[in-house]
Amino acid sequence: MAAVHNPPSAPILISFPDPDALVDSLASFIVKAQKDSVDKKGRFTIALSGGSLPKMLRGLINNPAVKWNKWQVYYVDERVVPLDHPDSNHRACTEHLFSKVPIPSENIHPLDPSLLNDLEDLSDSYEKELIREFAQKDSARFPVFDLILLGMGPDGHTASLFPGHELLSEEDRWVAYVDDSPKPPPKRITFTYPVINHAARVAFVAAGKEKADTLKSILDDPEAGLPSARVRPVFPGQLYWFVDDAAAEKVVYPRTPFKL
Ligand SMILES: O=C1O[C@H](COP(=O)(O)O)[C@@H](O)[C@H](O)[C@H]1O
Repeated sequence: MAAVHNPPSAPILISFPDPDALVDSLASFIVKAQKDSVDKKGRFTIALSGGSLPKMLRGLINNPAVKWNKWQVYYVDERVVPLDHPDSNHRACTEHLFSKVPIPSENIHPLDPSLLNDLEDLSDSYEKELIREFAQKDSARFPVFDLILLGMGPDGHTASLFPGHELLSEEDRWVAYVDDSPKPPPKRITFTYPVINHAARVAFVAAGKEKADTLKSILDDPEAGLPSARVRPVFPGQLYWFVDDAAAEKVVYPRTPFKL
């Protein structure tokens, strides 16, 4: 009998009146994902984006429900710059979150700063970090993050997967590099779709009216194929959109009330 493949679940769109309301619910959502994972396997694997996301994680600061010593934090994408450079996603996450919470530094996995001059070695070494966390890489196996948090650029990019780029069709590598990012800086490493789409939960976070047209395209016209619309976690993974009403103002796709 032929194997039955369940189709991806429909994305869940949750819209909040303003970014502060979004921040609190996002923190509750992350804590719930953490609890489910820690109860099951004693560990919580999460991947973070840069851009506007790190600031939106402020609801985790001084939150007694967060078990920081259980977190293993990776970066969905990283700009190829020193770790203390203003463009670094690791620096942004450190400034907005990690410097304010008791997370052990060994639980955070930035890129290897000694490899900044060799993009291929850099992305291979980050892929090896994932292999260490999630076991051997083989053609049948992909890492399953407990939670991946994504942003969406006004051009529809997510991670460092940009419209029209050849990496949109990458099916094998877990981590890849770009040296021609249309958004500076040009050199970056990024998770590929096989990693993003095998997570247990993926949540986009997007706020502001400058994202309204793009969000409409992604949710109401996914066939247009913007990079963020290609995020469709395989069953039983679930995709969430945490947005504010300004970003969602043009979207017809149905909203779901927030509940844990
Ligand atoms: O360059 C990047 O952009 C995206 C989106 O950023 P945002 O500021 O529009 O939220 C971000 O998710 C990614 O990590 C980053 O490298």
